Amino acid sequence: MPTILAAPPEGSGLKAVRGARGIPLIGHTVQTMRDPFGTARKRYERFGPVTWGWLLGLRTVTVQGPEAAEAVLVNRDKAFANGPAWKYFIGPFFHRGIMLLDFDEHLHHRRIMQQAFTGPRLRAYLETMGPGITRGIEAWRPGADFKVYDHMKQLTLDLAADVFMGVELDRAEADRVNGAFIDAVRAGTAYVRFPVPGLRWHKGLRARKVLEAFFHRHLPAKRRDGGDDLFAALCQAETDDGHRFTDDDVVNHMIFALMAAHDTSTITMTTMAYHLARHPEWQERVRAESVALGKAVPTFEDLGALVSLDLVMREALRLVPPVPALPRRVVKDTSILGFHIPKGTTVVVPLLTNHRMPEVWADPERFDPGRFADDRREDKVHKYAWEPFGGGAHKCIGLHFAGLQIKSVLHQVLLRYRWSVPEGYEWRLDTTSLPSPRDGLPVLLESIDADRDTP
Ligand code: HEM
Repeated sequence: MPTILAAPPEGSGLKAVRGARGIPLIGHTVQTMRDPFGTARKRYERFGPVTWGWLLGLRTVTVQGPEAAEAVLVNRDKAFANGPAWKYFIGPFFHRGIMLLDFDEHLHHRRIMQQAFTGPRLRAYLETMGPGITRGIEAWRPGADFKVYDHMKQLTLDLAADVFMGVELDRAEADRVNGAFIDAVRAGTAYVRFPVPGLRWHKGLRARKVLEAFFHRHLPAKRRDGGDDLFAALCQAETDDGHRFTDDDVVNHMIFALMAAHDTSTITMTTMAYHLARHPEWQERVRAESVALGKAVPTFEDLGALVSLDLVMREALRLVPPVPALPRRVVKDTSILGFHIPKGTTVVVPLLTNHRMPEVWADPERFDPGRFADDRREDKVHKYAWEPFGGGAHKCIGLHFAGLQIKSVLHQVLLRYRWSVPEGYEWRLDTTSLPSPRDGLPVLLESIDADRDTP
């Protein structure tokens, strides 16, 4: 039975948002998590771009399509707040991360944080990263059943230790910090949203404590000694009018930035590896560009020459945007595409399903990096058609860093290894948290040097 979210104010000319309520509080949570694509499609076909339903205990309006996404993300009349919306999912674990701040306070922190992502800083991060990538992938053991996701996750954490923290971690500490990040992120979509030992929420709270203690322990040395890493950059960042972060700010932003950088890049590189395994012609094409570059470790300028790799990265970010949905809380009555949205509602921009809308993309399920090539540019149909990094005031601050890291890693991997999956293999994505392959993406990894050594 369709129901309306709320009657629009009389004489406003606004329309009521329709939707299927489902079971109160639960609604279509389970269907949305298990089959986000099918569920979104049905809703769109039945109710159009702006619909409501219960999701994870909240009355939630889902906005599908680029026009609605733009209205929410650009947020012209400041009706949509990040803090209260994200807090519901990750607040206890990513307390006062910049993404959870709003309006003037957010802008103030963002201005300081921007100092850690300037051109010279990005070049320095890339330079630090090169040898770390070489070390990391040199240690990979070719063979069958090589789990790409697990290895990429390990690699991004190890790189984060160099580039973000600038501290040497022994294996045990690296594993402890890695484990804490995983627990903190997974806690966000727990069904049981209070601490029960052994369940996700409880593990997330414990993880937060581990991370806080870790960063506070290293902070005094970082303030004192500086360095080329993100941690040092946040300690030193200062706006023209002299504003700096407090110790607590630095710790909160480090925990958030590490989380924001770690899983997102892992998912993107894994998605690229998956499609390159299923499409060997693309794997050979991107490898040929890397070989043509003639350098094991690319510089900032070199990465611009990896044109096909860039197309593959964009397509991977379309098919599996690592942040699958962006929630907002409505802080004053407003409207989206002429629909009345009352204060207190949660609004969700579903990047994952928006990126597969047949109204926007030709044959959306198909891996087709050429759709981003200059002669096609399907994404140009609307500024918010391709939105893996979000938009508006909270648009990903690390997007350039992410591109540099992802391409540098893939470049080195392509030069050293070839990988494949059995004919007909299709991964199953776990969409109950950030999307990830249920089986870790097992591939046959072969060393390219071994090919050359074979007479
Ligand atoms: C492929 C990689 C990445 C993807 C897809 C991604 C995606 C996103 C998205 C969608 C948002 C917006 C959230 C919202 O509007 O509610 C965001 C925000 C953010 N991202 Fe990324 N991200 C990536 C990598 C990174 C990296 C490498 C860093 C850090 C070095 C980073 C740091 C941040 C921060 C600090 C924010 C919050 C910005 C703000 O609220 O002002 N991200 N990211």
